[in-house]
Amino acid sequence: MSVDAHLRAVLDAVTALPVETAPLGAAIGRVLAADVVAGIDLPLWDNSAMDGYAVRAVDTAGASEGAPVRLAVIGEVAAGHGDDPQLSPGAAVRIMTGAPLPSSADAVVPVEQTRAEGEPGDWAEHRVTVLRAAQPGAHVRRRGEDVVAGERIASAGEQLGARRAAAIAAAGVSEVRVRPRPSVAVITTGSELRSSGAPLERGQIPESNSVLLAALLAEDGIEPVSVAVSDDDASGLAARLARIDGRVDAVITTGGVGPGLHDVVRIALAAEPGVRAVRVAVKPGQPQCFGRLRGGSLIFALPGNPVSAAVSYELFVRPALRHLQGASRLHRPRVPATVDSGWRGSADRTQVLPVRVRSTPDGLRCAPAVEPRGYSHAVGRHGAAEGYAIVEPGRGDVAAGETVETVVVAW
Ligand SMILES: Nc1nc2c(c(=O)[nH]1)N[C@H]1C(S)=C(S)[C@@H](COP(=O)(O)OP(=O)(O)OC[C@H]3O[C@@H](n4cnc5c(N)ncnc54)[C@H](O)[C@@H]3O)O[C@H]1N2
Ligand code: MOO
Repeated sequence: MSVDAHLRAVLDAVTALPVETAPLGAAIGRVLAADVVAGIDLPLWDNSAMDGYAVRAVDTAGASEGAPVRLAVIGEVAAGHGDDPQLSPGAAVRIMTGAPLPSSADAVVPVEQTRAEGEPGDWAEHRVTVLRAAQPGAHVRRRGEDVVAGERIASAGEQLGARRAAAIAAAGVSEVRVRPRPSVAVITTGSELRSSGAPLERGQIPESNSVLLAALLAEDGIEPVSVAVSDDDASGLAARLARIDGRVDAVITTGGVGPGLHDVVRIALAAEPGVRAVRVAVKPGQPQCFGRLRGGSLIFALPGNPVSAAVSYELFVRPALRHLQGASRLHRPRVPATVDSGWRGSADRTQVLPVRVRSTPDGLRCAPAVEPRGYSHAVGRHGAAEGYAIVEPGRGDVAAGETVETVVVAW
Protein backbone atom coordinates (compact mmCIF):
# COMPACT_ATOMS: atom_id res chain seq x y z
CA MET A 1 0.00 0.00 0.00
CA SER A 2 1.37 3.41 -0.94
CA VAL A 3 2.11 6.08 1.65
CA ASP A 4 -0.76 8.18 0.29
CA ALA A 5 -3.22 5.29 0.39
CA HIS A 6 -2.32 4.42 3.98
CA LEU A 7 -2.50 8.07 5.02
CA ARG A 8 -5.95 8.35 3.43
CA ALA A 9 -7.14 5.23 5.26
CA VAL A 10 -5.84 6.64 8.54
CA LEU A 11 -7.41 10.07 8.07
CA ASP A 12 -10.70 8.53 6.93
CA ALA A 13 -10.89 6.65 10.22
CA VAL A 14 -10.35 9.77 12.31
CA THR A 15 -13.12 12.17 13.27
CA ALA A 16 -12.45 15.43 15.02
CA LEU A 17 -12.94 15.51 18.80
CA PRO A 18 -15.96 17.37 20.24
CA VAL A 19 -15.77 21.15 20.53
CA GLU A 20 -15.56 22.92 23.88
CA THR A 21 -15.28 26.49 25.13
CA ALA A 22 -12.09 27.35 26.96
CA PRO A 23 -10.56 30.46 28.51
CA LEU A 24 -7.97 31.84 26.11
CA GLY A 25 -5.10 31.15 28.49
CA ALA A 26 -6.01 27.47 28.70
CA ALA A 27 -6.38 27.16 24.95
CA ILE A 28 -2.84 28.09 23.91
CA GLY A 29 -1.45 25.52 21.50
CA ARG A 30 -4.88 24.07 20.78
CA VAL A 31 -6.79 24.25 17.51
CA LEU A 32 -9.66 26.67 17.08
CA ALA A 33 -13.01 25.08 16.28
CA ALA A 34 -14.70 28.35 15.32
CA ASP A 35 -13.67 31.62 13.75
CA VAL A 36 -12.81 34.42 16.17
CA VAL A 37 -14.01 37.95 15.45
CA ALA A 38 -12.65 41.07 17.10
CA GLY A 39 -14.81 42.35 19.94
CA ILE A 40 -13.43 45.88 19.62
CA ASP A 41 -11.63 48.11 17.12
CA LEU A 42 -7.84 47.96 17.25
CA PRO A 43 -6.70 50.52 18.17
CA LEU A 44 -9.79 51.30 20.17
CA TRP A 45 -9.35 55.07 19.80
CA ASP A 46 -7.03 57.41 17.93
CA ASN A 47 -3.85 57.48 19.98
CA SER A 48 -0.31 58.69 19.92
CA ALA A 49 2.55 56.67 18.43
CA MET A 50 5.12 58.86 20.16
CA ASP A 51 5.88 60.65 23.39
CA GLY A 52 5.43 64.31 22.46
CA TYR A 53 2.73 66.93 22.08
CA ALA A 54 -0.73 66.58 20.65
CA VAL A 55 -1.34 69.58 18.41
CA ARG A 56 -3.59 70.96 15.73
CA ALA A 57 -1.35 70.48 12.67
CA VAL A 58 -2.48 73.80 11.31
CA ASP A 59 -0.90 75.55 14.31
CA THR A 60 2.55 74.20 13.39
CA ALA A 61 2.40 75.15 9.70
CA GLY A 62 5.76 76.46 8.49
CA ALA A 63 7.60 75.62 11.71
CA SER A 64 11.34 74.94 11.32
CA GLU A 65 14.57 75.19 13.34
CA GLY A 66 15.02 78.72 12.01
CA ALA A 67 11.38 79.74 12.42
CA PRO A 68 9.98 77.74 15.33
CA VAL A 69 6.40 77.99 16.53
CA ARG A 70 5.53 78.43 20.18
CA LEU A 71 2.46 76.74 21.62
CA ALA A 72 0.87 76.91 25.05
CA VAL A 73 0.97 73.64 26.97
CA ILE A 74 -2.48 73.24 28.51
CA GLY A 75 -2.28 69.77 29.98
CA GLU A 76 -1.15 66.17 29.67
CA VAL A 77 -2.56 62.78 28.72
CA ALA A 78 -0.74 59.58 29.49
CA ALA A 79 -1.68 56.00 28.54
CA GLY A 80 -4.64 55.04 30.70
CA HIS A 81 -5.91 58.59 31.07
CA GLY A 82 -9.48 59.17 30.00
CA ASP A 83 -9.14 63.00 29.81
CA ASP A 84 -10.00 64.78 26.56
CA PRO A 85 -8.51 68.27 26.94
CA GLN A 86 -9.85 70.79 24.42
CA LEU A 87 -7.15 72.41 22.27
CA SER A 88 -7.96 75.94 21.24
CA PRO A 89 -5.76 77.47 18.48
CA GLY A 90 -2.13 77.70 19.60
CA ALA A 91 -2.45 75.04 22.30
CA ALA A 92 -0.62 71.74 22.82
CA VAL A 93 -1.00 68.85 25.22
CA ARG A 94 1.83 66.66 26.48
CA ILE A 95 0.97 63.14 25.30
CA MET A 96 2.58 59.76 25.92
CA THR A 97 2.77 56.81 23.54
CA GLY A 98 -0.54 54.95 23.47
CA ALA A 99 -2.53 57.73 25.15
CA PRO A 100 -5.81 58.79 23.49
CA LEU A 101 -5.35 61.71 21.11
CA PRO A 102 -7.46 64.65 22.29
CA SER A 103 -10.39 64.85 19.92
CA SER A 104 -9.54 68.44 19.02
CA ALA A 105 -5.95 67.51 18.01
CA ASP A 106 -4.98 65.87 14.73
CA ALA A 107 -1.21 65.32 14.99
CA VAL A 108 1.60 64.57 17.39
CA VAL A 109 4.97 66.29 17.46
CA PRO A 110 7.62 63.98 19.00
CA VAL A 111 9.37 65.56 21.97
CA GLU A 112 12.69 65.39 20.07
CA GLN A 113 11.27 67.89 17.55
CA THR A 114 10.52 70.46 20.25
CA ARG A 115 12.39 72.65 22.65
CA ALA A 116 11.43 73.65 26.14
CA GLU A 117 13.61 75.96 28.17
CA GLY A 118 16.73 73.79 27.68
CA GLU A 119 17.86 71.11 25.19
CA PRO A 120 15.63 69.52 22.51
CA GLY A 121 13.93 66.58 24.13
CA ASP A 122 13.24 68.33 27.43
CA TRP A 123 9.62 68.53 28.41
CA ALA A 124 7.98 71.96 28.54
CA GLU A 125 5.90 73.01 31.51
CA HIS A 126 4.01 75.96 30.05
CA ARG A 127 5.26 76.77 26.58
CA VAL A 128 6.73 74.47 23.97
CA THR A 129 8.76 75.49 20.92
CA VAL A 130 7.95 73.32 17.90
CA LEU A 131 10.89 72.94 15.54
CA ARG A 132 9.18 71.14 12.67
CA ALA A 133 5.76 71.39 11.05
CA ALA A 134 3.45 68.43 11.67
CA GLN A 135 1.27 67.03 8.89
CA PRO A 136 -2.31 66.14 9.88
CA GLY A 137 -2.28 62.54 11.11
CA ALA A 138 1.45 62.57 11.91
CA HIS A 139 2.33 59.99 14.59
CA VAL A 140 -1.34 59.21 15.15
CA ARG A 141 -2.59 55.62 15.17
CA ARG A 142 -6.14 55.73 13.93
CA ARG A 143 -9.01 53.89 15.54
CA GLY A 144 -9.57 50.57 13.74
CA GLU A 145 -6.58 50.95 11.40
CA ASP A 146 -5.29 47.54 12.51
CA VAL A 147 -8.54 45.61 12.93
CA VAL A 148 -12.18 46.71 13.08
CA ALA A 149 -14.70 45.20 15.51
CA GLY A 150 -16.43 42.22 13.92
CA GLU A 151 -13.50 41.47 11.62
CA ARG A 152 -12.31 37.84 11.59
CA ILE A 153 -8.93 37.63 13.26
CA ALA A 154 -8.54 33.85 13.45
CA SER A 155 -10.20 30.93 11.70
CA ALA A 156 -11.45 27.50 12.67
CA GLY A 157 -8.72 24.95 12.10
CA GLU A 158 -5.89 27.31 13.01
CA GLN A 159 -3.65 26.60 15.96
CA LEU A 160 -3.53 29.09 18.81
CA GLY A 161 0.09 30.08 18.72
CA ALA A 162 1.55 33.05 20.54
CA ARG A 163 0.81 35.67 17.90
CA ARG A 164 -2.76 34.55 17.28
CA ALA A 165 -3.53 34.26 20.99
CA ALA A 166 -2.18 37.76 21.63
CA ALA A 167 -4.30 39.15 18.78
CA ILE A 168 -7.39 37.53 20.28
CA ALA A 169 -6.62 38.89 23.75
CA ALA A 170 -5.97 42.35 22.30
CA ALA A 171 -9.32 42.22 20.51
CA GLY A 172 -11.09 41.76 23.84
CA VAL A 173 -12.00 38.10 23.41
CA SER A 174 -11.39 35.99 26.51
CA GLU A 175 -12.93 32.63 25.56
CA VAL A 176 -12.56 30.55 22.43
CA ARG A 177 -14.09 27.44 20.91
CA VAL A 178 -11.41 24.76 20.65
CA ARG A 179 -11.02 21.03 20.44
CA PRO A 180 -9.28 19.14 23.23
CA ARG A 181 -5.81 17.75 22.91
CA PRO A 182 -6.10 14.03 22.17
CA SER A 183 -5.45 11.65 25.04
CA VAL A 184 -2.77 9.22 23.96
CA ALA A 185 -1.25 6.14 25.56
CA VAL A 186 2.17 4.85 24.53
CA ILE A 187 3.21 1.22 24.87
CA THR A 188 6.57 0.05 23.63
CA THR A 189 7.13 -3.66 23.43
CA GLY A 190 10.07 -6.02 23.48
CA SER A 191 11.56 -8.43 26.00
CA GLU A 192 15.08 -7.16 25.14
CA LEU A 193 14.30 -3.67 26.47
CA ARG A 194 15.79 -2.32 29.68
CA SER A 195 15.55 1.16 31.16
CA SER A 196 18.25 3.41 29.81
CA GLY A 197 21.28 3.26 32.08
CA ALA A 198 20.39 -0.13 33.60
CA PRO A 199 23.04 -2.90 33.37
CA LEU A 200 22.68 -4.90 30.16
CA GLU A 201 23.15 -8.59 29.62
CA ARG A 202 23.78 -10.05 26.19
CA GLY A 203 20.68 -9.53 24.04
CA GLN A 204 19.39 -6.60 26.07
CA ILE A 205 19.33 -2.98 24.88
CA PRO A 206 18.37 0.37 26.39
CA GLU A 207 14.76 1.24 25.67
CA SER A 208 14.38 4.45 23.68
CA ASN A 209 11.12 4.40 21.73
CA SER A 210 9.06 5.48 24.74
CA VAL A 211 11.33 8.49 25.09
CA LEU A 212 11.03 9.15 21.38
CA LEU A 213 7.23 9.00 21.33
CA ALA A 214 6.67 10.93 24.55
CA ALA A 215 8.98 13.64 23.20
CA LEU A 216 7.39 13.68 19.74
CA LEU A 217 3.99 14.04 21.39
CA ALA A 218 5.33 16.78 23.65
CA GLU A 219 6.64 18.63 20.60
CA ASP A 220 3.09 18.47 19.29
CA GLY A 221 1.64 19.76 22.56
CA ILE A 222 0.37 16.41 23.84
CA GLU A 223 1.35 14.84 27.13
CA PRO A 224 0.70 11.10 26.95
CA VAL A 225 -1.68 9.84 29.63
CA SER A 226 0.52 6.79 30.13
CA VAL A 227 3.81 5.45 28.85
CA ALA A 228 4.47 1.77 29.38
CA VAL A 229 7.28 -0.55 28.37
CA SER A 230 5.86 -4.02 28.00
CA ASP A 231 7.49 -7.42 27.82
CA ASP A 232 4.11 -9.14 27.75
CA ASP A 233 3.21 -12.08 25.62
CA ALA A 234 0.38 -11.59 23.12
CA SER A 235 -2.38 -12.35 25.62
CA GLY A 236 -0.80 -10.13 28.26
CA LEU A 237 -0.57 -7.34 25.73
CA ALA A 238 -4.19 -7.86 24.66
CA ALA A 239 -5.23 -7.56 28.30
CA ARG A 240 -3.13 -4.41 28.68
CA LEU A 241 -4.77 -2.92 25.58
CA ALA A 242 -8.25 -3.88 26.81
CA ARG A 243 -7.61 -1.97 30.04
CA ILE A 244 -7.01 1.33 28.22
CA ASP A 245 -9.22 0.81 25.17
CA GLY A 246 -12.00 3.40 25.17
CA ARG A 247 -10.29 5.49 27.83
CA VAL A 248 -7.92 7.21 25.42
CA ASP A 249 -8.37 8.62 21.95
CA ALA A 250 -5.34 6.79 20.60
CA VAL A 251 -2.81 4.15 21.55
CA ILE A 252 0.62 4.14 19.96
CA THR A 253 2.69 1.00 20.23
CA THR A 254 6.11 0.18 18.85
CA GLY A 255 7.64 -3.18 18.04
CA GLY A 256 6.22 -6.59 17.51
CA VAL A 257 4.52 -5.96 14.19
CA GLY A 258 6.89 -8.02 12.04
CA PRO A 259 6.27 -11.60 10.95
CA GLY A 260 8.51 -12.94 13.73
CA LEU A 261 7.49 -15.70 16.10
CA HIS A 262 7.43 -13.31 19.03
CA ASP A 263 5.87 -10.31 17.31
CA VAL A 264 3.23 -9.96 19.99
CA VAL A 265 1.54 -6.79 18.83
CA ARG A 266 0.64 -8.24 15.44
CA ILE A 267 -0.54 -11.45 17.14
CA ALA A 268 -2.62 -9.59 19.76
CA LEU A 269 -4.18 -7.28 17.20
CA ALA A 270 -5.13 -10.12 14.87
CA ALA A 271 -8.10 -10.66 17.21
CA GLU A 272 -9.29 -7.08 16.76
CA PRO A 273 -11.83 -6.86 13.93
CA GLY A 274 -11.27 -3.14 13.42
CA VAL A 275 -7.50 -3.33 13.06
CA ARG A 276 -5.61 -4.16 9.89
CA ALA A 277 -2.01 -5.19 9.39
CA VAL A 278 -0.57 -3.35 6.41
CA ARG A 279 2.67 -3.22 4.53
CA VAL A 280 3.23 0.37 3.57
CA ALA A 281 5.51 1.07 0.61
CA VAL A 282 7.80 3.24 2.70
CA LYS A 283 11.40 2.86 3.74
CA PRO A 284 11.63 2.59 6.67
CA GLY A 285 8.31 1.85 8.36
CA GLN A 286 6.95 -0.93 6.21
CA PRO A 287 5.07 -3.22 8.63
CA GLN A 288 2.35 -1.48 10.66
CA CYS A 289 -1.09 -2.13 12.07
CA PHE A 290 -3.75 0.52 12.21
CA GLY A 291 -7.42 0.71 13.10
CA ARG A 292 -9.84 1.06 15.95
CA LEU A 293 -9.88 -1.23 18.98
CA ARG A 294 -13.23 -2.65 20.08
CA GLY A 295 -13.60 -0.03 22.81
CA GLY A 296 -13.18 2.80 20.31
CA SER A 297 -9.55 3.86 20.75
CA LEU A 298 -7.52 4.34 17.60
CA ILE A 299 -4.40 2.21 17.50
CA PHE A 300 -1.19 2.93 15.65
CA ALA A 301 1.07 -0.10 15.92
CA LEU A 302 4.39 1.13 14.61
CA PRO A 303 7.47 -0.93 13.84
CA GLY A 304 10.02 -1.28 16.61
CA ASN A 305 13.06 -0.05 14.71
CA PRO A 306 13.55 3.42 16.19
CA VAL A 307 13.91 5.29 12.90
CA SER A 308 10.94 3.38 11.46
CA ALA A 309 8.86 4.41 14.47
CA ALA A 310 9.92 8.06 14.16
CA VAL A 311 9.21 8.16 10.42
CA SER A 312 5.84 6.46 10.89
CA TYR A 313 4.89 8.99 13.54
CA GLU A 314 5.78 11.85 11.22
CA LEU A 315 3.99 10.43 8.18
CA PHE A 316 0.85 8.98 9.76
CA VAL A 317 0.40 9.55 13.49
CA ARG A 318 1.10 13.27 13.60
CA PRO A 319 -1.35 14.10 10.78
CA ALA A 320 -3.97 11.89 12.44
CA LEU A 321 -3.54 13.60 15.81
CA ARG A 322 -3.83 16.97 14.10
CA HIS A 323 -6.95 15.78 12.27
CA LEU A 324 -8.44 14.70 15.64
CA GLN A 325 -7.92 18.28 16.79
CA GLY A 326 -9.60 19.67 13.69
CA ALA A 327 -6.43 21.31 12.39
CA SER A 328 -6.68 22.54 8.83
CA ARG A 329 -2.96 21.99 8.29
CA LEU A 330 -2.13 18.37 8.86
CA HIS A 331 1.37 18.30 7.47
CA ARG A 332 4.53 20.27 7.87
CA PRO A 333 5.55 22.09 4.71
CA ARG A 334 7.69 20.16 2.25
CA VAL A 335 10.43 22.37 0.99
CA PRO A 336 13.01 21.71 -1.72
CA ALA A 337 16.59 21.26 -0.55
CA THR A 338 19.73 20.79 -2.60
CA VAL A 339 21.55 17.56 -1.85
CA ASP A 340 25.15 17.84 -0.61
CA SER A 341 26.01 14.16 -1.12
CA GLY A 342 23.84 11.64 -2.92
CA TRP A 343 22.43 8.19 -2.12
CA ARG A 344 20.76 5.18 -3.70
CA GLY A 345 17.05 5.53 -4.38
CA SER A 346 14.36 2.90 -3.89
CA ALA A 347 12.55 1.38 -6.85
CA ASP A 348 9.30 0.57 -5.11
CA ARG A 349 9.09 2.40 -1.76
CA THR A 350 8.91 6.02 -0.73
CA GLN A 351 12.24 6.66 0.88
CA VAL A 352 12.34 8.80 4.00
CA LEU A 353 15.95 9.62 4.76
CA PRO A 354 16.98 11.44 7.96
CA VAL A 355 19.01 14.45 6.90
CA ARG A 356 20.86 17.37 8.37
CA VAL A 357 19.49 20.58 6.94
CA ARG A 358 21.17 23.95 6.67
CA SER A 359 20.00 27.24 5.39
CA THR A 360 22.19 29.04 2.82
CA PRO A 361 21.69 32.24 0.85
CA ASP A 362 20.76 30.01 -2.11
CA GLY A 363 18.14 28.05 -0.14
CA LEU A 364 18.17 24.89 1.96
CA ARG A 365 20.80 22.20 1.60
CA CYS A 366 20.62 18.71 3.06
CA ALA A 367 22.94 15.79 3.66
CA PRO A 368 22.23 12.29 4.97
CA ALA A 369 22.41 12.14 8.77
CA VAL A 370 22.64 8.33 8.63
CA GLU A 371 24.28 5.73 6.42
CA PRO A 372 21.72 5.65 3.58
CA ARG A 373 22.24 1.94 2.80
CA GLY A 374 20.34 0.85 5.92
CA TYR A 375 19.29 2.99 8.82
CA SER A 376 15.98 1.86 10.31
CA HIS A 377 17.93 0.79 13.43
CA ALA A 378 20.30 3.82 13.42
CA VAL A 379 18.88 5.52 16.49
CA GLY A 380 22.26 7.11 17.27
CA ARG A 381 22.85 9.07 14.08
CA HIS A 382 19.13 9.73 13.71
CA GLY A 383 19.55 11.88 16.80
CA ALA A 384 21.33 14.52 14.70
CA ALA A 385 18.70 14.58 11.97
CA GLU A 386 16.95 17.89 11.50
CA GLY A 387 14.60 16.72 8.80
CA TYR A 388 13.66 13.99 6.40
CA ALA A 389 14.27 13.91 2.68
CA ILE A 390 11.30 12.31 0.96
CA VAL A 391 12.07 10.54 -2.27
CA GLU A 392 9.25 9.10 -4.32
CA PRO A 393 9.59 5.47 -5.48
CA GLY A 394 11.23 4.93 -8.84
CA ARG A 395 12.97 8.28 -8.96
CA GLY A 396 16.33 6.50 -9.13
CA ASP A 397 19.47 7.48 -7.33
CA VAL A 398 19.72 10.94 -5.81
CA ALA A 399 22.89 12.73 -6.90
CA ALA A 400 24.72 15.61 -5.24
CA GLY A 401 23.37 18.90 -6.57
CA GLU A 402 19.87 17.53 -7.19
CA THR A 403 16.87 18.83 -5.32
CA VAL A 404 14.76 16.72 -2.97
CA GLU A 405 11.59 17.48 -1.02
CA THR A 406 12.42 17.88 2.66
CA VAL A 407 10.44 18.30 5.85
CA VAL A 408 12.28 20.12 8.57
CA VAL A 409 11.33 18.66 11.94
CA ALA A 410 13.91 20.03 14.36
CA TRP A 411 15.23 23.53 14.00
N1 LIG B 1 11.23 -11.77 7.86
C1 LIG B 1 11.03 -10.46 7.99
N2 LIG B 1 11.67 -9.82 8.95
C2 LIG B 1 11.50 -8.50 9.10
C3 LIG B 1 10.63 -7.81 8.21
C4 LIG B 1 9.98 -8.52 7.22
O1 LIG B 1 9.21 -7.98 6.43
N3 LIG B 1 10.18 -9.85 7.15
N4 LIG B 1 10.49 -6.48 8.35
C5 LIG B 1 11.60 -5.79 8.93
C6 LIG B 1 11.24 -4.44 9.17
S1 LIG B 1 11.19 -3.43 7.80
C7 LIG B 1 10.99 -3.94 10.39
S2 LIG B 1 10.71 -2.27 10.59
C8 LIG B 1 10.99 -4.78 11.55
C9 LIG B 1 9.66 -4.58 12.30
O2 LIG B 1 9.83 -5.27 13.44
P1 LIG B 1 8.96 -5.16 14.74
O3 LIG B 1 7.99 -4.08 14.70
O4 LIG B 1 8.44 -6.50 15.00
O5 LIG B 1 10.03 -4.66 15.75
P2 LIG B 1 10.87 -5.50 16.76
O6 LIG B 1 11.30 -6.76 16.14
O7 LIG B 1 10.16 -5.54 18.02
O8 LIG B 1 12.12 -4.51 16.87
C10 LIG B 1 12.88 -4.14 15.76
C11 LIG B 1 14.19 -3.54 16.26
O9 LIG B 1 13.95 -2.39 17.00
C12 LIG B 1 14.46 -2.49 18.33
N5 LIG B 1 13.49 -1.90 19.25
C13 LIG B 1 12.21 -2.28 19.36
N6 LIG B 1 11.59 -1.57 20.32
C14 LIG B 1 12.52 -0.72 20.81
C15 LIG B 1 12.46 0.26 21.82
N7 LIG B 1 11.33 0.50 22.52
N8 LIG B 1 13.56 0.97 22.09
C16 LIG B 1 14.70 0.73 21.38
N9 LIG B 1 14.80 -0.20 20.40
C17 LIG B 1 13.73 -0.92 20.12
C18 LIG B 1 14.55 -3.96 18.56
O10 LIG B 1 15.48 -4.29 19.54
C19 LIG B 1 14.93 -4.46 17.19
O11 LIG B 1 16.31 -4.29 16.97
O12 LIG B 1 11.11 -6.12 11.24
C20 LIG B 1 12.06 -6.43 10.24
N10 LIG B 1 12.13 -7.82 10.10
O1 MOO C 1 10.31 -0.83 7.23
MO1 MOO C 1 11.41 -1.28 8.37
O2 MOO C 1 10.57 -0.08 9.16
O3 MOO C 1 12.40 -0.69 7.03
O4 MOO C 1 12.85 -0.88 9.08
